[in-house]
Amino acid sequence: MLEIRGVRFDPARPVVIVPLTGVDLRELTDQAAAVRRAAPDVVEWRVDLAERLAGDLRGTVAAAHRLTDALGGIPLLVTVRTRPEGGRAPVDPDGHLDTLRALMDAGATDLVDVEMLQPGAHAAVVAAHEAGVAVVGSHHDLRSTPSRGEMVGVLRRMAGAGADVCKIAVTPQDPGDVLELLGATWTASRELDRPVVTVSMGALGGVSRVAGGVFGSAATFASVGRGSAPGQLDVATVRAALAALQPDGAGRERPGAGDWR
Ligand SMILES: O=C1C[C@@](O)(C(=O)O)C[C@@H](O)[C@@H]1O
Repeated sequence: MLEIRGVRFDPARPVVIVPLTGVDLRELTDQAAAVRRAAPDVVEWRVDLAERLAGDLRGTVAAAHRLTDALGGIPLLVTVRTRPEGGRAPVDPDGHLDTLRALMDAGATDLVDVEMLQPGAHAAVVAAHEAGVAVVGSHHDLRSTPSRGEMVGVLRRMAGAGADVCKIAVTPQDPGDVLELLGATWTASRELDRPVVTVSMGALGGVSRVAGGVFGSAATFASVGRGSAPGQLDVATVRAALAALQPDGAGRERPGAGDWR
């Protein structure tokens, strides 16, 4: 079972991850104070949204240290989301990697998000593991939901490429697509020897953000203030739903949910 500073990626008790979406250090530190009060399990810094730090590697590393202090020990996940995957960063394999590498080398993060289908993914995974940082492999489909088999295949390839957590976020057109995503979650979480995180985005996909753990998703993203993706629910709503749906770690008895390391 993957454990980062005491936080276990266990679908029976999904990890609640809250993104920081500020555009500059001031907004980010204000948001970090509010997020800390909400006490999520992990905080994601969406570096691509910090437009006023763009291109400033030193400032970005300094900001990561400030945020780590402000969060008082809550593990940090750093994400530089590219435009084709729903973020603001241009696809620039070296630039993308430079930012991640600077943050990892400075010991400024516990986890990094690596878009596994982008150029430079392999180098990022190697660099992260050299730096002792866990990799959340990711893929986002902003328009549609691939078939269950295709999504399982994407998650399987992420695991094969060295991601420590395999994450997919897709966009449903109808409730059947949400079922497809939940089905892929159930299949992949039993097959793979590492945590799977899945999201069906938008209003239609909300059920996946609260019930994903039942089907094997080890984490869910929730907002404090401004969210980072369509359909994200606020942290209080997600916590209340998790308490109702998985009161005693429901899902713990799932076959194949054993240790992965
Ligand atoms: O990959 C994800 C999931 C997400 O897109 C969501 O839908 O909640 C939010 C992003 O910030 C994060 O990096």
